[in-house]
Amino acid sequence: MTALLSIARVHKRYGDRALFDLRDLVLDAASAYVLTGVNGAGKSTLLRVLAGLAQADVEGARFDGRPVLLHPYPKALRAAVVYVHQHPVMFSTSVPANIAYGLEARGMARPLVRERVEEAMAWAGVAHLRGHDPATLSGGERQRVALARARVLQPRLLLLDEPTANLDGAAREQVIALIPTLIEEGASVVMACHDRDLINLPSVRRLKLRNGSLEQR
Ligand SMILES: Nc1ncnc2c1ncn2[C@@H]1O[C@H](COP(=O)(O)OP(=O)(O)OP(=O)(O)O)[C@@H](O)[C@H]1O
Repeated sequence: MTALLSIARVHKRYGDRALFDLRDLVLDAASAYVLTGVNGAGKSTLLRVLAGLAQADVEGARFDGRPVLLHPYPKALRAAVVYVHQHPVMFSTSVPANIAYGLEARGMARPLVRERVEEAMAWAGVAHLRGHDPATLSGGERQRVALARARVLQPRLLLLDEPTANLDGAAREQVIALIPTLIEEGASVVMACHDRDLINLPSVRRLKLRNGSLEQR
């Protein structure tokens, strides 16, 4: 296995409270992980540190074999790492515009953006929502639009923060059904979650935050 992201040490504290101090965190290329741990263990914080959205003391980080800093967060990581929030925020434009946003920000040509967005909406099963006001989407619809918005960016590392939290029934199953295709497409995926069905997906490895340390299985 080739390491996509490796960190010799990542230490996070809030004020004088140490949240975690992790050694030898290695995320392999094209591999999927669930990140578990009790409420407050620091799962979201760790994902946010990896995404450059929160600061921590980081020693010896390498991405694709090259040394990197996580603060300031480098362009190469910004292009390669996508974080999906537990409660994704939607711009009040339209569903396709939300999915297109990151591609347009990267300067992709309009026809190609349109093509990618159509394909992503079909993948996520949200094409029928194209005319809906994003503010009116249900939790499950919103999560699927957020996954489509992340997937069009073709991330090397996708960080999903409790993608099925607060979902049940069909909405939860529809989100779970999308995850294996993301993994098969070759991205590395880390999902913070408590959801047994995600934890038990085939070929998903386990990372557990416990008492400020990481157990890898
Ligand atoms: N900005 C912040 N300032 C101070 N403390 C924070 C901040 N963000 C998170 N925390 C604290 O850090 C701890 C870890 O929070 P985090 O959200 O990372 O945990 P989690 O494992 O994702 O929990 P959950 O399973 O409930 O989502 C919690 O005690 C939380 O209150």
